[in-house]
Amino acid sequence: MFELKPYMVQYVFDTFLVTMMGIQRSEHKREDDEIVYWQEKLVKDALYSKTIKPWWLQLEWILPLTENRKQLRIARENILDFTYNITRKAISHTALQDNNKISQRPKPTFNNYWNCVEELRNNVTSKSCEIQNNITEATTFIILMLAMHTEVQEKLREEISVTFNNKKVDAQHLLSMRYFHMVYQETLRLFPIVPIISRQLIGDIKLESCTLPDGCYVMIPILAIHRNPAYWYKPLEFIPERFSPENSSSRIRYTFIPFGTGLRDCLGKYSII
Ligand code: HEM
Repeated sequence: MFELKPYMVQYVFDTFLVTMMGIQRSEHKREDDEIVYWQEKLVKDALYSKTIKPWWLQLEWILPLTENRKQLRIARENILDFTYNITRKAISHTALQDNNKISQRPKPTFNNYWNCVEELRNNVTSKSCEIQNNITEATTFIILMLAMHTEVQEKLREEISVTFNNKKVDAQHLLSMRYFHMVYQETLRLFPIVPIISRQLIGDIKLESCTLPDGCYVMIPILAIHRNPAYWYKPLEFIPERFSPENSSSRIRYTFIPFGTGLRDCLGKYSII
């Protein structure tokens, strides 16, 4: 069996380095491979820690004694050091290109992150790993869908050649790719990368059959909503056309929520491509 994911992990990491940090992968090859390994470790732990681990491994005083926790600490330190180093490098690259005009420029966003790095230590490393993991999963599912639906692949290939026609890839052209957006949304409908989100109530909610009390947790089953036949025609089939503008206008609100919804929805939802 051919494993696609390891290739996608590397690809997304490369893209992350170039687009967020302005660093080419070749500059860091060996170090990069190690970081990808540590990132995977952190993501797996974040996903499985609260749900699958036996209760005694969830006790705060036992955790630091376990081998896994030691490994996670090393993972966090390594990822943070790596980010810190390439951030410094990215900033000095820009400064050099700017011929000492650095004081006239607005501060790079990463300067802020860099200054309060201690405070953000745990959050930043695990968040950045989760984000890269989400993009890797989404990209992997898109490639899988394209491999299984060659007619869709052909249409997308056509759109790519018409859009770019050997021109430079930029945000403006990417945003104009309507069919790609349909493929992308249909993939996230069938395979929402975050299949369940939750909210804690800050007041009672009266439903027809019962009242949900203040303080309780409500699970929102994104995967089940996305595949519910009450809202979706042939829900298990891959049909990108259901996301065309004309077919989207009649869609019921909140039946497609791959990025969550409300005040705490995904911050990156507009930045994915
Ligand atoms: C296909 C890729 C992605 C998917 C499917 C995804 C999905 C999600 C979901 C479902 C949530 C929870 C929302 C909720 O509870 O309502 C979330 C939160 C978040 N996402 Fe994403 N995400 C993706 C990529 C990204 C990217 C690229 C970024 C940053 C550039 C990002 C940053 C965040 C942040 C910061 C939060 C937490 C927001 C908060 O708690 O207020 N995500 N994401």
